[in-house]
Amino acid sequence: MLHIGHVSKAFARGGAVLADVDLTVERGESVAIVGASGCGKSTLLRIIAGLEPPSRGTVTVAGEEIRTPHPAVGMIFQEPRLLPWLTVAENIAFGITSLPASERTARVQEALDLIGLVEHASKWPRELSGGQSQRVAIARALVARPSVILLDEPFSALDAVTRVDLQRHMRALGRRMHLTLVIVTHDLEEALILGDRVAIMQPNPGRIAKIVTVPGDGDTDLALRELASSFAHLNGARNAAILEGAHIQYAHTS
Ligand SMILES: Nc1ncnc2c1ncn2[C@@H]1O[C@H](COP(=O)(O)OP(=O)(O)OP(=O)(O)O)[C@@H](O)[C@H]1O
Repeated sequence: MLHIGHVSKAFARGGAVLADVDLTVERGESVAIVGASGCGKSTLLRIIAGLEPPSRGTVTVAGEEIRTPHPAVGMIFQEPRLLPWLTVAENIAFGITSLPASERTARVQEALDLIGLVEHASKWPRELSGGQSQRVAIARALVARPSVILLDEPFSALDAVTRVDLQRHMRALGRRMHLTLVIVTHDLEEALILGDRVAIMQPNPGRIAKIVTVPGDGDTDLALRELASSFAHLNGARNAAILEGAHIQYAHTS
């Protein structure tokens, strides 16, 4: 479904950020991307979204090259980015205004239903909790019926309970709708919950150093320890705090 073909990126100021990133993600598959701060994760996501051109290489979705933002590719950011002067339903409908009104209404209703927000449809963004706002952002991405959804640290601003709830909800939605997901996260446990595979990046310049397949079932604590160990090996001791954070969070939620 998604092919990142030998993508490199250099900015005029700052030099090479990504070097020869090559990754194929199947339809319905979910890949989490982790790596030290500054290794180019968000830049890679922006290139996949068509928001930034690669210096070399191509990104294709279902065989079609992505050069600019495309309806087949949805994006969810760390902050919900809702328009405060529109209601929940209007925010969700914002990206599909070109559709006939009846189709728009049906799609918004479907998205509200999928994400559990039906009773909040006429509320204003200021009346929502952080978790509800992020649900609206997810609904807004779903309403365009994309085949690929890119998530850039989507749940990192939420409290632990809401975060786990939304991680599980997103995972279930991805499976049910055969969505292809790419999730950038700093949280190794989140990578294991949401990813079928985890791509570990290394910096200077950013590249995929290792891809770990997440065991379907089995010892999640062991999987987390193995992922943390690979991460530490590839990204050095200065990221120990991130690993420790993931362990603490894991102990807290399991
Ligand atoms: N428009 C730009 N112009 C120049 N340099 C940029 C630009 N955008 C990003 N960079 C640089 O590219 C590098 C990678 O940034 P990016 O935000 O992709 O990393 P990241 O892995 O997502 O980091 P973090 O985990 O801290 O969010 C950084 O050194 C950053 O300064």
